[in-house]
Amino acid sequence: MADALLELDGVIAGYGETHILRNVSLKVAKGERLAIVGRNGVGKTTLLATIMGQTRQHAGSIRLRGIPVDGVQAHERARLGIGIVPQTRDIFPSLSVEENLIAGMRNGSNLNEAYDLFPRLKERRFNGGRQLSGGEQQMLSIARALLGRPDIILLDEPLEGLAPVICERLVSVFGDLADRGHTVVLVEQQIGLALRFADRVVALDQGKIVFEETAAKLASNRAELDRHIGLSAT
Ligand SMILES: Nc1ncnc2c1ncn2[C@@H]1O[C@H](COP(=O)(O)OP(=O)(O)OP(=O)(O)O)[C@@H](O)[C@H]1O
Repeated sequence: MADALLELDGVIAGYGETHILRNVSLKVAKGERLAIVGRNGVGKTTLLATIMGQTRQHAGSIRLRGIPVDGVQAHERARLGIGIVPQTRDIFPSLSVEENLIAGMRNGSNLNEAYDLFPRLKERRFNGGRQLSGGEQQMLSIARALLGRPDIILLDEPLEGLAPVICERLVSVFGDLADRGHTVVLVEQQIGLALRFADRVVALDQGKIVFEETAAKLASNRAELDRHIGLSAT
């Protein structure tokens, strides 16, 4: 891959002295749609958190546009162009939709970018964060991250617990984001949704990358992915 936007090389990382990621090497190209799959507890969240600078990195290197970011604090990585939508949905429940969005604005972004992407948020702009449905909260969390104008956006199981119709809508938004030049890394347990979105799928097991393949090849052979990670190919 000639023009990797993000590159991990031999990364060992975890919490305190504990090693969760074990020698992870991964390249993500500019504009790529990458899905990360794997069973519960294999280290998917830890991988995203490590890219964001939120874990302890014991070894290896992480480069953004070829420049090492090891040791760079999370808020500085955000400024450099890495955005994350954590599994916990990063919104302020006591603030309105619009106030949440304003808190995420940076680099000349404006509210209409969020409202164009999610018209539902415009309809609900004066509602408090805690009054939103799960799907609306997820839209708000994603929109907030996008208003930080990230080059690469890390999405941690954003579809978890959402109605199928909302999942489909969000998957289509993720595709639109990639079409507009964002690099999108999606952690997703539902293989069917991951394959619909991704160019490439990476499977983790026990903190290691155990499998890597293009989505086009996997679509005709999902059983192979299943064998590696033991997830049902739904
Ligand atoms: N803050 C933390 N401190 C210590 N250990 C942690 C912390 N967060 C996660 N772990 C441990 O790291 C391992 C990997 O967890 P992680 O959340 O990265 O997995 P995951 O693949 O994202 O799982 P899930 O699909 O359930 O979210 C687990 O053993 C977990 O207990």
